[in-house]
Amino acid sequence: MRSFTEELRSEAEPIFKAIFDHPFVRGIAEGSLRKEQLVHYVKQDFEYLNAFMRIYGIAISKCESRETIEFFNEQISFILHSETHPHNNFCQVAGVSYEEMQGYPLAPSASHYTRHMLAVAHEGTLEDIMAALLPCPWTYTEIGKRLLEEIQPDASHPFYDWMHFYGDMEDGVTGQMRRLLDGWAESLSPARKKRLKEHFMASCQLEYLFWDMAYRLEEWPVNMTEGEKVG
Ligand SMILES: Cc1ncc(C[n+]2csc(CCO)c2C)c(N)n1
Repeated sequence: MRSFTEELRSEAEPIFKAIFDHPFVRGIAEGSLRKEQLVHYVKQDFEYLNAFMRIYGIAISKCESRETIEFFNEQISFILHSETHPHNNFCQVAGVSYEEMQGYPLAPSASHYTRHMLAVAHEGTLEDIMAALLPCPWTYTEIGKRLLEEIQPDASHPFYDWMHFYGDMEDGVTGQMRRLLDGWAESLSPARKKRLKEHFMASCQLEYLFWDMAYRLEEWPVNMTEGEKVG
């Protein structure tokens, strides 16, 4: 029988495909992204990852075993100390310093995505949270793997480090999250599983929108002076 997360992945196939074909992801493959697009992505992703760590913190507050606390704790360290590498890759190509990219307000789609995960985290249980977080590592590790297979980049490719960072993760965080979620899902009712699926699909759609936001340099519709900005 198919596991719960295999079922999720299969239903999300059209969204994964749209992400692989998105012009920002194709721009990583072709090394053709413009400086402003890389800058917008890093500014937004820096704040996205801050929100992600806070959500892991909320998840820790709902854990009943030390193993799951340890997992979330390791993932916070991973974001703090390792997930800076792909950002640095984008900054180097854009010719900007990473420090300058930090502290910006979230654009509409990034705001939507982080608030979706935060709402699920505050209102839901550990399994709700895991369903909403899983598309994040799952889409990135698949993008990385596909790009490595397709491009077989050498070290002169501008996004060599980015592709290897996500493409070499193998089973890693995605596998660990899937095993936890599949274990918990075994004792859930069909109605609860349906709810988890909704969280998962919303996050997949929002992954697509995040790439689109970066590609189109999405901003709030009315330009405001510093201090009045939302996000
Ligand atoms: C919009 C967006 N989605 C996914 C990732 C990738 N990512 C973020 S956290 C994490 C795992 C940490 O446990 C991974 C793989 C990103 N950087 N930005």
